[in-house]
Amino acid sequence: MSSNIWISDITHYYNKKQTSPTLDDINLTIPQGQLTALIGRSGCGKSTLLQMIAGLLIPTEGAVRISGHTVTKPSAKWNMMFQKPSLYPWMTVRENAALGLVFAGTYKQKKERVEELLDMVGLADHKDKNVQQLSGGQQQRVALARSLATEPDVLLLDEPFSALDAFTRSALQTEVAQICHDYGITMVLVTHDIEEAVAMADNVVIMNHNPGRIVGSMEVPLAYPRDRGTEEFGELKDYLFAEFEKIDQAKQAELAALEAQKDIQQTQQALAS
Ligand SMILES: Nc1ncnc2c1ncn2[C@@H]1O[C@H](COP(=O)(O)OP(=O)(O)OP(=O)(O)O)[C@@H](O)[C@H]1O
Repeated sequence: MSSNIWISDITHYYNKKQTSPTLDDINLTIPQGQLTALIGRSGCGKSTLLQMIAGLLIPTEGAVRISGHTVTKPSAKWNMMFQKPSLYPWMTVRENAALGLVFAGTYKQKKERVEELLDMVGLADHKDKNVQQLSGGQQQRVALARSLATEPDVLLLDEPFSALDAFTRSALQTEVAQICHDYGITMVLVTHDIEEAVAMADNVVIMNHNPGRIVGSMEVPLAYPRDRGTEEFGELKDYLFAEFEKIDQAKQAELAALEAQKDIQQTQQALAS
């Protein structure tokens, strides 16, 4: 079963000394069976929000609900994929891909699924190899197979392709977006990469930093698999880039004005003392 994700009124402080929150009043509905990308500058809180959806972090205020249930802890129903595939180096490809099922105690019943997934992600000839014998892209494919083996409702992707070469990255982007729609898995992708967002997402959410807020969004009404060479693709990418720059410039101006105000106050205090 697939799942809607509701993010309601989330505000988060990592510690009490913070003057402004890491996340401020985040409200977002992530539609089931679609891929939603979160983009924004480094430090705007994208990974923080993803960890909250995964149940790895509880917000100071507000809540995440998946299929109507408030997320309070991690679950096998929502898996996460990171930039580094975090595989066990002493195990084979098959053993690594099976891990989620082994932990769930269902590997015996679902053995075939691991074989099918490894075939699907192009590792049919590598199943008995030690994962250290694989390239970075192949290792990420093992992590993908492992994430899908437990048949999650939700897959959370934290810059999973950023360490890969351009060719492998592009191939995996296309495959994962296809898997999202073929299997009806709700996916949330954190990325810095505007092309990746347009290549993969049904919806792109733009976040701003200091404090982390949602400041824009865009639908990507292109069919899958997406052809990056089309005029429409280029236009959407340019539009998103322009939106991103506009928001960023406004933020820089706001921060500069705050700094100037602080300087004026300090000067006034110095003159008064
Ligand atoms: N465990 C933590 N304790 C304290 N502060 C944290 C912690 N994790 C993240 N932060 C701070 O919260 C802010 C948001 O971090 P987060 O990693 O969510 O941003 P991000 O948008 O994912 O950044 P990047 O794109 O660089 O990965 C940053 O200022 C970061 O330093």
